[in-house]
Amino acid sequence: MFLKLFQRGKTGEASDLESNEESDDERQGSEKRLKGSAAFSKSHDPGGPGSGKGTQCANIVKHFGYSHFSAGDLLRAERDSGSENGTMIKNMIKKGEIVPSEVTIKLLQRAMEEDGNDKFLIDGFPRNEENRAAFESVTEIEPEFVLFFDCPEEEMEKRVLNRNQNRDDDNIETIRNRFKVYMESSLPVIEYYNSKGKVHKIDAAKPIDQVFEAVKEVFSSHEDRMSTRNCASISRSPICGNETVAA
Ligand SMILES: Nc1ncnc2c1ncn2[C@@H]1O[C@H](COP(=O)(O)OP(=O)(O)OP(=O)(O)O)[C@@H](O)[C@H]1O
Ligand SMILES: Nc1ccn([C@H]2C[C@H](O)[C@@H](COP(=O)(O)O)O2)c(=O)n1
Repeated sequence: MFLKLFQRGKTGEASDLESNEESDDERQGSEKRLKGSAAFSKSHDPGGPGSGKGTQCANIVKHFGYSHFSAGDLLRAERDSGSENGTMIKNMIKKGEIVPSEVTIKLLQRAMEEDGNDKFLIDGFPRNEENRAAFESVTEIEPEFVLFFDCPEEEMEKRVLNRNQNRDDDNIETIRNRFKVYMESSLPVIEYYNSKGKVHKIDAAKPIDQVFEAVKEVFSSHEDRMSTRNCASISRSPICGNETVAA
């Protein structure tokens, strides 16, 4: 999938999830980050499943030309491929538990490497602190920003139960456990990114087109910033707007 723009993330204090704009100065650093993306979209307490991440990622792909990497989709494909991890992945998904990071990260890395696009979204990852720390350590990549899909649990439950995609985790027992896992393990990751000023909260309870309007605003503003930054990088780097740009 991705990759890499060099830049520093904001290291300010956590405030609340609604005020996280970086200043230009804070973005002029040297730490490696993703180029232009990352939808680790998540939802409100005790949100997550069914908040509409996949639906909005499809819109972002079409509208902004990003590549979309869904950790859940990659795991389901690996489960169905007959690989040696297939049974373990099947059991974890069925229970609503989180698959060990090394498995998921390998799948993401492979998908990223096979894809030539330098603008990408990661959907449904990281799901816990282990996912986040391992990914950043292995890839030396941080997301540029994070979408937090805020949606009441009853709405997400209704959406998942009506999803009709024949998923074996779209049942009430697994969904309830996924909400629990989200609260215990995934929400702290959102809080971590929020403390770095990277989180944009989206009201995901609204109709799909209205949610996309809000998503579009976030992406449009980042696209503008990225193009300014990439132009600024031309004089310093022979590679601009592609894989690696040294700021
Ligand atoms: N804003 C919305 N309003 C109503 N229904 C929606 C909305 N967004 C998505 N849906 C529907 O809800 C269901 C779940 O959406 P989607 O698969 O995008 O969620 P998700 O967050 O990716 O879920 P998961 O994490 O379980 O994969 C789908 O049937 C989708 O069509
Ligand atoms: N980082 C991840 C992402 C997903 N999984 C597993 C566990 C989830 O319940 C399932 C479905 O994911 P979704 O389609 O909702 O993103 O896949 C995981 O273990 N680790």
